[in-house]
Amino acid sequence: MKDIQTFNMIATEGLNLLEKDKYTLNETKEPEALLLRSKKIHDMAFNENLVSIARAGAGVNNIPVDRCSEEGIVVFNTPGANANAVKEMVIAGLIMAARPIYRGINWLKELEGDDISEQVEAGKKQFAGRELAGKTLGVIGLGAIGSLLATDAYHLKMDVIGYDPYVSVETAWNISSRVKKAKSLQEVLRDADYISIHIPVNGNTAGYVNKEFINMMKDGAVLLNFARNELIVKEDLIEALDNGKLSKYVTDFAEREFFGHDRIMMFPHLGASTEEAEVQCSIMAVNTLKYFLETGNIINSVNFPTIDVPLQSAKRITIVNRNVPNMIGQISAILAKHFVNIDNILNRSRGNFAYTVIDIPEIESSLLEEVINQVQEINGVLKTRVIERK
Ligand SMILES: NC(=O)c1ccc[n+]([C@@H]2O[C@H](COP(=O)([O-])OP(=O)(O)OC[C@H]3O[C@@H](n4cnc5c(N)ncnc54)[C@H](O)[C@@H]3O)[C@@H](O)[C@H]2O)c1
Ligand SMILES: O=C(O)[C@H](O)COP(=O)(O)O
Repeated sequence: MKDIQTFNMIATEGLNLLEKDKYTLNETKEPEALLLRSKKIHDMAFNENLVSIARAGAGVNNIPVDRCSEEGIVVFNTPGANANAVKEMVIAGLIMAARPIYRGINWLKELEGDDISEQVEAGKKQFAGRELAGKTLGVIGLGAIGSLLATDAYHLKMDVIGYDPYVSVETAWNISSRVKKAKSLQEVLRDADYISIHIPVNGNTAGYVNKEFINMMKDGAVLLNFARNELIVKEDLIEALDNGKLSKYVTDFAEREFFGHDRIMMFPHLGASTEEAEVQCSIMAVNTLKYFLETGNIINSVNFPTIDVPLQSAKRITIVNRNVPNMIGQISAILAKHFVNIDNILNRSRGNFAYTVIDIPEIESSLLEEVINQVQEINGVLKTRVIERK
């Protein structure tokens, strides 16, 4: 039995994929995997048994990914599974920034008397807006969300310019050829009436939207942030809204300092909160976890390389190790010393870390234990597992 500890609301459609004779949920203090959404776990100590963490969603800034790598824990996310939901919210944000619908609705609620239609017709002039068609949208980050947004905004008759120096070939193919590709940040900021940011927050991007960034934006532009609040230098943003450099800030991330600011529209982190996205994220996260726990194969990891090899031998040894010379030599020497035949061996690295999969025939359990103990003693080996073919 493998125990998985869950946090946040994970849709049952995914959880139901965990067979009751193989998995338990939240039953031990030493789970093999964590399954979560936005729960912050930076301060959590991880038990020795923990081999993986799956984020049912995109952003992994709530997980101490570097520490996980050091402890040999593979972290997964669910690329693209909630992208459409976020894209739809951004379009709502664009429309709400252009048309004062929300103010109009609130005004309407206050009206008294029976002559509502007369009052509406007399008062509606204060809520006239502008159209999105013909305006320029700049999209920063053309990944799962940004690429969908860029293409749909084009169909809203906006001129769209995108910026992503690291765009993957896969997403690049999905972006309409009508979306102009900017060569620099300055190029995307200079002419856009609306800027929407869709990049992950990490050591390189925290504080990405600062005074310098804002100064490159067109006067009176609108900034939309459905990515993360840590991307923004709040003081610089508030100053730009106060002095009219920016006309509005629309965000999915509430901040105490933003309350009461009439140029800021905040949503309570609802981007991924649709039935469809929650189900898709849950199913993808559970399937990814199961695949890893049952075969040792890694897909959709944010800290370890992809490895996807069919498990055809009786046993598989998986090794999380540092990416240093002679690791394979040392591991195979231990197997050779014990006359254990290797059916298949694969090692892939990603940055400072690597993952090794070794398929072997059936051997006595005492011999296997001896081999594993010796492999674990190699300097740089962080975690080992033995998986049996079912
Ligand atoms: N509001 C929500 O509920 C919600 C939901 C999903 C994702 N998000 C946030 O949105 C982010 C993006 O999600 P996604 O699914 O599109 O991720 P993604 O990984 O598919 O796309 C991110 C893109 O950003 C690009 N990028 C990275 N650094 C960049 C930089 N400095 N300049 C320009 N481009 C850069 C990458 O090349 C990639 O194409 C997530 O990391 C998460 O923080 C929020
Ligand atoms: O990064 C994400 O996927 C989003 O921020 C969604 O977060 P949630 O799963 O807590 O709604």
